[in-house]
Amino acid sequence: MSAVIEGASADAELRAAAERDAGFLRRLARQPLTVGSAAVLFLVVLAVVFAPLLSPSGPMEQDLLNIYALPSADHLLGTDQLGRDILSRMLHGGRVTLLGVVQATTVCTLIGMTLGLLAGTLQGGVEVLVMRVCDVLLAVPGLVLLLVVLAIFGQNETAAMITLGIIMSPTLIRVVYSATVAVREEPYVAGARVAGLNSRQIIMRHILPAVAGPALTQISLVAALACLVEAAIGFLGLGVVPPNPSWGNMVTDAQQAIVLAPWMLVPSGGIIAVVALSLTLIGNGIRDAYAGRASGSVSAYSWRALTPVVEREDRRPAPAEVKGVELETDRPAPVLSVKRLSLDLPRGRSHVRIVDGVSFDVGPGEALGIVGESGCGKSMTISGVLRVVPMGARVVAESIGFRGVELTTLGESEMNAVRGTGIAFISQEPISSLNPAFTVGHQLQEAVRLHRGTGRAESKAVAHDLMSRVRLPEAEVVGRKYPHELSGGMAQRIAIARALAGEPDLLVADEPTTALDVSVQAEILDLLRDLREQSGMALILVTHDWGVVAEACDRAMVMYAGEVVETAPVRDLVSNPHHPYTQALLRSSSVGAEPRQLLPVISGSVPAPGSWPTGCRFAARCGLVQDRCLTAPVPLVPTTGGVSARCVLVPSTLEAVR
Ligand SMILES: Nc1ncnc2c1ncn2[C@@H]1O[C@H](COP(=O)(O)OP(=O)(O)OP(=O)(O)O)[C@@H](O)[C@H]1O
Repeated sequence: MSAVIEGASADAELRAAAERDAGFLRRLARQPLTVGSAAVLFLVVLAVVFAPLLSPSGPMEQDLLNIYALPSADHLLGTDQLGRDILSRMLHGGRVTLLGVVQATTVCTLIGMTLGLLAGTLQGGVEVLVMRVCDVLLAVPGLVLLLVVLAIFGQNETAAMITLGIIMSPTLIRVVYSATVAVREEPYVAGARVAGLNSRQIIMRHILPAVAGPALTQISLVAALACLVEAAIGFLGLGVVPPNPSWGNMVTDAQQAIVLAPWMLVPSGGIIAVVALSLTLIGNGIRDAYAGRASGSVSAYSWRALTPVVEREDRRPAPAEVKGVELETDRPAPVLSVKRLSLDLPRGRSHVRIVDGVSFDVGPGEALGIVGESGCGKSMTISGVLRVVPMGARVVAESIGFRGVELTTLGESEMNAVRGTGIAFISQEPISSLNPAFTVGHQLQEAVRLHRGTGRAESKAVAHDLMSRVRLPEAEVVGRKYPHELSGGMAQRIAIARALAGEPDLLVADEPTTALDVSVQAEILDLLRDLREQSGMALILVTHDWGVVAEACDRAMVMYAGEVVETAPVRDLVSNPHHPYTQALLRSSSVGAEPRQLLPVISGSVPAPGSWPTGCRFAARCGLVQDRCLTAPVPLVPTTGGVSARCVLVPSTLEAVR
């Protein structure tokens, strides 16, 4: 029986692997530079392999009456100092150079892949031994070793290239080892082990596909380097003995005739450059395709390419909205005012909507809670505002106003200035947001220096002050600690202190207490409330937890399937929720529940982006659903006292849709 289960899962795994590979090859094929480089390399290899057929004359055939000739119909690339045809010598010489490249690359690949995988998977003594061997090999001066080998083996190119392969293997071992270590800790690898796969199967199905990308990239760079080193050996006169040609000794010939016939350097130097460059570009292409990028063009690496498409939407409101989607009226000018923010993520060749026309305001010193089940788009709403979104995302908004500045019109550098100083962010995982390589004091001081332009001593004083503001005693001692030495609560305090370094007007906290135990959670909420009262900073708190909303927020916005379904002052929302989803969420939360009371769950699940229904998105899970809920989108309509809801059962909505 287990065999059947394993067979089925192995089939699925093979299919998934095949799809993964197909995706990788498709992305590779969509990179013009990589395809072009591969084509050039293929043609060079083909020409070199068929050198005896393609050469116009023998590589050592001399014509002393026609020396140093420029390119002509008889000699397409001219002749050298003995009147030998340069093209013929290049084709034959390429056999030596490319054979050397293959030898060095093969040796390096065999050693690098085998030892890297063994060290990464077997761990223990093998891991230590392999890493120490790497250290030793890296310490050996490669050029000296090559010269010794050439001296011992009488200018034997094969021995030299095998040695080169060994010298270059530690880098590949380390690349493969690091990729293996990263993947061996993944839960799915543990799952495969539990499912009964042996080490060989785990390596073949899970680890090898994960390390293939970085390894192939490194291997192509090794090949490029091998080409250059082989040429250098030939140039130094330590490789193939003249008059036999190699690309390296052809460069020597050209260098000796540099005054009489400068042209000679072009074909011999050019072919080496073309082959090395092609191999490097192929390596870059593999790296890009492996990372999921389709284009190998330079823009794929630039910071601009990470900038999402941000569009300002000009639209006339739909008739139902004319009756009022404006959420609040009699409040002071908001710090942040978001109008009809939508966010689309790429899926295949198109985009899928994740956040759909979300509008909200946050006033000075106000705390807004964004609540909803997992996958409703809470975090993506924040990502859209901050413009820190996955690659290829598209943000569309009628307006995102922050302190009177329209963020949709800002360029990336201006937006950088807003992030951190105007709007600060803290995440659920404070430790992972801190760099493990630096002390927390250093990181805090760096943030102070960056945002306030202060000198070393002043930054330190400000950092200590910030630590005392977030109630971290003994700033000097804590500042010397590394992130992993802190408890979750301390790390979150450091993250908050770092966020405060830019003296922001708005702090956005995405599930800031989820990873903390209950007493620390209460302390952090207490701290956030105090900081808000002291500085007048506004707060947006993304959370699943009504307890957190009740404790720390003035108003709450409930999201469902990418849209806002209700927004209201927290007290009103908790005591008198209008939307059936808010009611169900509150019923299923422990806020206000009796001890030992069994909490009801909301049956069903949130519809996935891309399959939202036309009418009310909560209809399929709503106990009060009616026919009219299903036919058309339901607008978000204000009732009274700053409450807005998106449900046909709310009287004002009923009026609006009538
Ligand atoms: N990087 C991503 N690539 C593709 N889809 C994503 C990505 N991040 C989020 N999504 C999808 O976007 C939708 C909204 O996600 P989001 O993280 O905003 O939800 P959330 O309400 O904050 O949930 P949670 O509380 O679990 O974080 C989900 O369906 C999620 O699967």
